[in-house]
Amino acid sequence: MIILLIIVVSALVFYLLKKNYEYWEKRGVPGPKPTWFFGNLGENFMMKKSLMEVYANVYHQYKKYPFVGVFKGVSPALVVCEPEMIKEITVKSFQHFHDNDFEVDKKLDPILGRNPFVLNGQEWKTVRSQLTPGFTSGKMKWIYPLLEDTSNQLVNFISNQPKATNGEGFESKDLCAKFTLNNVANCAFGLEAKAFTNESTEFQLIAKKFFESGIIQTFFFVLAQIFPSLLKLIKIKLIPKDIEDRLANIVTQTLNYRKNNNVVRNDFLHILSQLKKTCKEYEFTDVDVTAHASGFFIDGFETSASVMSFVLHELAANGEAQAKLREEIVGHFRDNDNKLSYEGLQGLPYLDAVIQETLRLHPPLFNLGKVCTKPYTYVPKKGDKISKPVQIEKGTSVVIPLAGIHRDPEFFEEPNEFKPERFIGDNKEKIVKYSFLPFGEGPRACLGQRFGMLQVKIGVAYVVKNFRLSVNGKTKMPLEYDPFAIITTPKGGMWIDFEKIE
Ligand code: HEM
Repeated sequence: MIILLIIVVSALVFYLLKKNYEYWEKRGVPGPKPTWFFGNLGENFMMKKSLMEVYANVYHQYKKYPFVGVFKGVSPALVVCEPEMIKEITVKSFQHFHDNDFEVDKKLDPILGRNPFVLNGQEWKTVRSQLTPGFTSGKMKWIYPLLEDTSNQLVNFISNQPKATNGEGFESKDLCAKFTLNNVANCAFGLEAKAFTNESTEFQLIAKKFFESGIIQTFFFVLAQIFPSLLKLIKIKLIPKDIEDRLANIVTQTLNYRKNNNVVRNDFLHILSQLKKTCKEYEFTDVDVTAHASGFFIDGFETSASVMSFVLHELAANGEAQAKLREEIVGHFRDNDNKLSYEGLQGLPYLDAVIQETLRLHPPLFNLGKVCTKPYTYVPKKGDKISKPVQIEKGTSVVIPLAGIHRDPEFFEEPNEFKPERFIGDNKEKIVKYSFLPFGEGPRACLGQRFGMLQVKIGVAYVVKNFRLSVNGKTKMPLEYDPFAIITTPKGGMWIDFEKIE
């Protein structure tokens, strides 16, 4: 009897899976053959390939099509290939693809659950417009002296680190994370993280714990990619309670201090505390203040550290580009009373190009995940590789494989080479729209782009002015990416030797 039951259940599962995996074929959408249960993500689940590589491979194989059908485990998903289709999804038909494909339970994760990145619908719109004033160019100008101060600390730190200068090498991401930790603590909370000292501050502890809990987060992130429905059932808390309590304490203590001492600081925390009085749409509570101040920390710290660490690595590996950049920066300091102002920093084209080229090669978010929020019909164009209209159903995941598109030789000649000149003058104008989007595009593009670029630019400028960089032998070249990392991470790190320029 039991054997019969097993046979019947297996046959049913077999039948349902087979039907499920015919989903895209029936709709006339091409795509790679899925494997059972894992769909097209088996290699990632087995830790053989990163999600970056998996989707980049799909992209390169099917890039002649506007999009291609894949399966995240058993769930159908679309991988978008054509820049025109990326525009359609992120801008023109934004109302049909409004939300990011990342669900967080707000009750379980009150801090992460309030982050604009995970908010949906009207709630996202309201919060996005509340936070936008914190990122205007006026605000960036106000923040700039704080970043100058941290940049000087960075130079002093490297100069006094025997490891950095004696040939042992200093790991680039570790170094840059100290820099960005100080910046976000100062700009969002008005506090010192003291990341360049041996003092153990609350921020250092939070950053450390955040990375430790990252292992668990990563596991559930991978699980969420392959079995999204399963994760909705299990409900996992992504930020540990201890970290949330510490962040809430910092915010409460800082706000109390400011109130009791009549301190008004024109920073992100001030904007948030004002929202408590002015928000009309809903009750803006202390939890909201903590969540958004912490959001600045969560979103701004690791992404920027990642970009800056890859920039330093690419410069260390490409001596000519490094020398050219140094010439630009040193020349600017020389011509401007040994100063680099906010406006001056915006006027350094080669610095900008070096960072853009690094973002092309190593975007921290290597795939963008969107979800269809309103049914959408794709109507083929003349000469289209898709032959009939395709109905994209509400709830379908949509993946934009940034890393794949950024290394397409059709858009970027010799795509694996580091060539900042692509982002200068006429060359920059020739870049096909929507083939380069490290910060996303459209209404949901990165809110912190200005701040992220600003801190990376100033940090790199100060380092390159003061040190000659070379790749330390501990770096595994060519770089390989960690298959399980949520944001682009090289295996074994990027080790750099610094030689002080007197
Ligand atoms: C230089 C480093 C950074 C890179 C490369 C980066 C990249 C991105 C990308 C690709 C997205 C998704 C866009 C999309 O879905 O279309 C995003 C969203 C976001 N980023 Fe960044 N980011 C960086 C730094 C920052 C910083 C410094 C902050 C804040 C302090 C920040 C805050 C956000 C927020 C709030 C969102 C969600 C926007 C929304 O859904 O409305 N990011 N970022």
